Parts: sequence; structure tokens; C-alpha cells
Amino acid sequence: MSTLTRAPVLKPFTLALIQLGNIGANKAANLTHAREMIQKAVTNHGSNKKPDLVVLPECFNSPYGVTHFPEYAERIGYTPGKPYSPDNSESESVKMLSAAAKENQTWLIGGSIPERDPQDDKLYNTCTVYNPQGDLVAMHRKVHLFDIDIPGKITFKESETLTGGTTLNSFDTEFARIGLGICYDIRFPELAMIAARRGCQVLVYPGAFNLTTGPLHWELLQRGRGTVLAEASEKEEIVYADIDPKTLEETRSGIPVTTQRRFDVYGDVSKM
Ligand SMILES: NC(=O)CCC(=O)C(=O)O
Repeated sequence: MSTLTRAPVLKPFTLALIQLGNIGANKAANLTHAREMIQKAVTNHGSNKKPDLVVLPECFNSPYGVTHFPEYAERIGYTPGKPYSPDNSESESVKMLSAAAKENQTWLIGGSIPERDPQDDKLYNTCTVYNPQGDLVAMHRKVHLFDIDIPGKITFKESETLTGGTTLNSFDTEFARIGLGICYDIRFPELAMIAARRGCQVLVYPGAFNLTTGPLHWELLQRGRGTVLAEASEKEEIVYADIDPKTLEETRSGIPVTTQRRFDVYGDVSKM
């Protein structure tokens, strides 16, 4: 995790999650459409408040497939804590996301894109995050690669072209500390436990689940961490939720597992 200072006090905020329709082969068209959808999320919010945080899905600028990642990968070259200007970035996706956050005055979790490390040329599935001024403030490389082989049903190996990230990441806004994961990362509870112990009140996992292994668990994995407030259909859609800190406070004081852990019996993974 990049941030280990005291977490901000959780405040009410509104979240907009963008589910995109088919991502095509034309990267420029994918970027233009994602930008339009960010603007739509911020302007057409109906009875919800204007969103404070907008989230795109996993792999929003490229078709999702191991053979596509090398072709669509972009060099980001961001190192936490070092000066970085999205306007001068080599990555056209970073430039678009930064501009979209700034023009819409919103926090933006830019789903993920295939990334090529400028140093060693390795490829990652990478999420970037922007504040309302358009600064790139955090990055997460998918830690758990989706490698799966169910004969006759699905074989997919992200690791054929991608490398897994090696760091856990979060960022602070004025309303919450937010932990990051990407899709398959949600199946590994250690990541969520560590984020929670490090003060994250919110966890965001941009995803692109497949329809073979996904449906059995995608809702359950969310529900394991709280009530499902809003759900998209399978079509392109934007869902909104007003997040109320009172629910978190009441639940935690009613069922105080956060203070009842027995680290004398088992280890605290966040300290490892
Ligand atoms: N993009 C992914 O990580 C897919 C994960 C998935 O479909 C699953 O069932 O888990």
C-alpha cells in the first residue's frame, strides 16, 4: 500500500460504476466512448447526487484477450511519489482519463488497461486513478492473474502475456481511503483483509468477468462484504449508489469483529 498515514474520516459520497458494451478493436473509438460515458455518468445522474467517484471496467481500451494485450499495451511510467504529468505521458489512455477527470471535476478510477513497463518491457493489467484536477494519484497492477483451465468450458491464461503485480495499493480522497484490486483479485480475501486493516473503508475492483466462472460468485463476493445497493443488467449501463457512512459505523459497532480478532491465535496478514 502506498498510504499508511491515518485514513480520512469516511464521509457520504456518491459512486457511479460504468459498464461498457462491447469493446471493439479500434482503440481510439474505445477511448472516445469511455470518455463520453464518464461525462454521461457525471451529468445524467437522475435522482442521485452528482457522483464524487466514477469507475470504468477492466480492460476498457482493448479487446480482452492474451493476444491483444501486447498490441494495445501502453507505457505509463508512473512511480508513486515521483512527479508525473499526465499531459506529457506516452499513454493516450492516461491522457484521456486525466482530461476526463479534470473536465468533469470528479475522482476517476480508470478501470484497467494493458500496460508495458518502460524498464523491463513486461506487460501488466493496470488500473490508474485520477483526482478531480486530473493528476494521476495511484496505480494498481492486477496481482492475481486469471489463469484457468476447465476442460470443455474455458481455458484462459492471462500469464501467457501478462505479469502479476507485486504491490497492494490504495489512495486517499476527501471522503474515504479506497483500496484497489482488479476482477479476479476479488477472489483472494487476503487482499481485502489487508486493505481493511490498513484503513480502507472502500474497496473497488474494476472487473470483466467471464460468463462461465463468473455468475456463480460475482454477486456473492460482493454480498460477502455488504448489502448489494445497485446492480447492472448485462447491457451497457451506469449504476449509482449513495454511500452512507452510518451503515458502516452501525454495522461495525453491532457486530464488532474488527476489534475482536485473535492475532494471538493467528497472524495478522497486514503486518507481514
Ligand atoms: N477478468 C478476470 O479476472 C476474470 C475473472 C473471472 O471471470 C472469474 O470468474 O473470477
